[in-house]
Amino acid sequence: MENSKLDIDPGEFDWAELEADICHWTKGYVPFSGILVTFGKTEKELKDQLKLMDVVIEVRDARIPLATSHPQMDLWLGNRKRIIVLNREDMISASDRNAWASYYARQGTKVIFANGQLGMGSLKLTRLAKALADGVNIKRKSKGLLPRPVRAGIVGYPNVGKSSLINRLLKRRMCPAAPRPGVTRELKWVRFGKDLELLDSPGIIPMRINDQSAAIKLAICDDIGERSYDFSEVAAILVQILARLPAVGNKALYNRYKIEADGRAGRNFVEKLALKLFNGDTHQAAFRILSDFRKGRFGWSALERPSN
Ligand SMILES: Nc1nc2c(ncn2[C@@H]2O[C@H](COP(=O)(O)OP(=O)(O)OP(=O)(O)O)[C@@H](O)[C@H]2O)c(=O)[nH]1
Repeated sequence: MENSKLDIDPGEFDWAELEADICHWTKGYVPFSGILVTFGKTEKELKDQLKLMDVVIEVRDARIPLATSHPQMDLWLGNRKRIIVLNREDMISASDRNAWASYYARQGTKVIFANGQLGMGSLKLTRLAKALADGVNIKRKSKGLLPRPVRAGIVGYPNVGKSSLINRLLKRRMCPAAPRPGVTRELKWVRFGKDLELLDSPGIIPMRINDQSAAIKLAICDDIGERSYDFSEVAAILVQILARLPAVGNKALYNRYKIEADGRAGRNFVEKLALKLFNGDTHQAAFRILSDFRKGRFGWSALERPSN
């Protein structure tokens, strides 16, 4: 199961309905206020960084491409060219990948799947950035302006793999890649190919303040700091999501923990696991479930699919 790329075809599974349920489960649930305020402060910083870029490489977590996107990003981008990178492609199934690839193809959006740890996708990304950069200089020429190195920059939510991708693109260790969110901070410009410059410090997209469903998914995927949320609450919702996912379901939960899940009582499930394995400590039980998901113990699966 651990290394499962065996796709159970989700068939007619209604992802929009699951999303509506996640919104319902998380309604009125405010476990993240501290971290939201902290991330909110970076909006001005992000806008200032975007002003420097011609080509914006927006990194998202392939398991949650919607929760790791910001509704105002289009507005902040203005006329800049954008490439979307769905990073952590190793953590989703082939059918998740196909679903997202065709969704973005239908929209005419340029998207690249990448693995920041192994460097997969970075060659393709470099080529695409160069192609878009050429476009920028063709436009400058038509306006009677001289060509100049085109500036590219990487932006994304905390911990989605921005630094890892920068390191891969520059083929050296330029800035720290760490498993903890919020590590990257300084600003540097680095030559990146003949006519390109890459901003070495990624822009951090501020979190969506009011979207609890997105916040829960970020916590599940370890994209926000562990100290900022209640493990038991987040793991309870994860259990409910996993029980519903076509590629996981009650059976995989039962096989792993020998506890029945009914798809609605996540909290109950966490408590049962706590009694069974951790002397009633729900925090430890919750941590076990979250880390099992993050390590692919239920098989690799996205938590979001496009609804059309
Ligand atoms: N499995 C997997 N892990 C990845 C991938 N890309 C990055 N990681 C890991 O994810 C963690 C975060 O990566 P970073 O590159 O530091 O992320 P970041 O977006 O720069 O993080 P901040 O500096 O906190 O904003 C590290 O432990 C990386 O090794 C990937 O494609 N697959």
